[in-house]
Amino acid sequence: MKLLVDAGNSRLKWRLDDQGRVVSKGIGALDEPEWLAGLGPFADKISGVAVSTVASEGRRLDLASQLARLTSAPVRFHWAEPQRSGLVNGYTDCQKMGADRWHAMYAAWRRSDQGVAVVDAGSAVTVDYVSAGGQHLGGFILPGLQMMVRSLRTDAARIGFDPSQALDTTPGLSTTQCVNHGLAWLTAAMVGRIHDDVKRAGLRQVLVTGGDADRLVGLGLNAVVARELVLDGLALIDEEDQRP
Ligand SMILES: Nc1ncnc2c1ncn2[C@@H]1O[C@H](COP(=O)(O)OP(=O)(O)O)[C@@H](O)[C@H]1O
Ligand SMILES: CC(C)(COP(=O)(O)O)[C@@H](O)C(=O)NCCC(=O)O
Ligand SMILES: [K+]
Repeated sequence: MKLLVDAGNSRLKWRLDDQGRVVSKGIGALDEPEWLAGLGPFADKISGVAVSTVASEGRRLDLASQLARLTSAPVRFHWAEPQRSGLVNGYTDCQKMGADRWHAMYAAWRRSDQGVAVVDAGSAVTVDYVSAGGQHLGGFILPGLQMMVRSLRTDAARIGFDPSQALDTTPGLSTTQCVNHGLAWLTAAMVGRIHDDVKRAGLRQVLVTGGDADRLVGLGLNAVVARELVLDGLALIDEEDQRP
């Protein structure tokens, strides 16, 4: 049984796979070891752990020690790579790319032989374009929803508002409306830009993942929601690397 871990800046997603079958899964927080409780019953069946993380080095080491308390199985951290099975990273310095982006892109590339856009709406939003030939054409990094809400709350003295998940993009008539509608309006504009890029580059599909995936779809993103895209790519890569 293999434990797959996607440790992002906000949340940790885990999944237990056994020969291609999902045995169990969960979401937790890296700083709160409670997430490990759900794994207790399976601990002695874990034969290996594969991790994709964008957390700081300090938090990565904390994660490594949490995992060492759970299991003595080997823990493998996977990072962005220059290329794999026909997918070519467009970064000149691949080590600088977030592991989650590479793993999501790899899963997308393996499930489609056509050009694809990968959107990860997490703490930050990332957008990456991959051509039909597997060339990573580049991407974008933007602040995510909670990050934008936080910055408005902390960096402006007189913006008092109640954040809501409203998808209303009409002009607001109160501070709360102006903020919430503004964030929806901004996201809808981003969705329009993604559609333009996808058309221009001749990509055939958009895959969206991350905690705010449904919000993007709600704001018009024409995409297939793939909730575990990072874990899917991580699983494929770890499997390939373990093959003799
Ligand atoms: N239950 C939840 N807890 C925290 N964030 C959530 C939750 N549901 C949706 N979200 C949204 O998901 C985003 C974080 O997405 P996630 O994919 O978990 O991020 P990361 O991979 O960076 O940890 C937040 O910006 C938030 O708006
Ligand atoms: C852009 C990210 C912060 C997104 O992470 P997330 O929101 O999923 O936690 C992460 O992929 C990252 O730290 N990237 C490093 C910089 C780069 O990809 O170029
Ligand atoms: K992200």
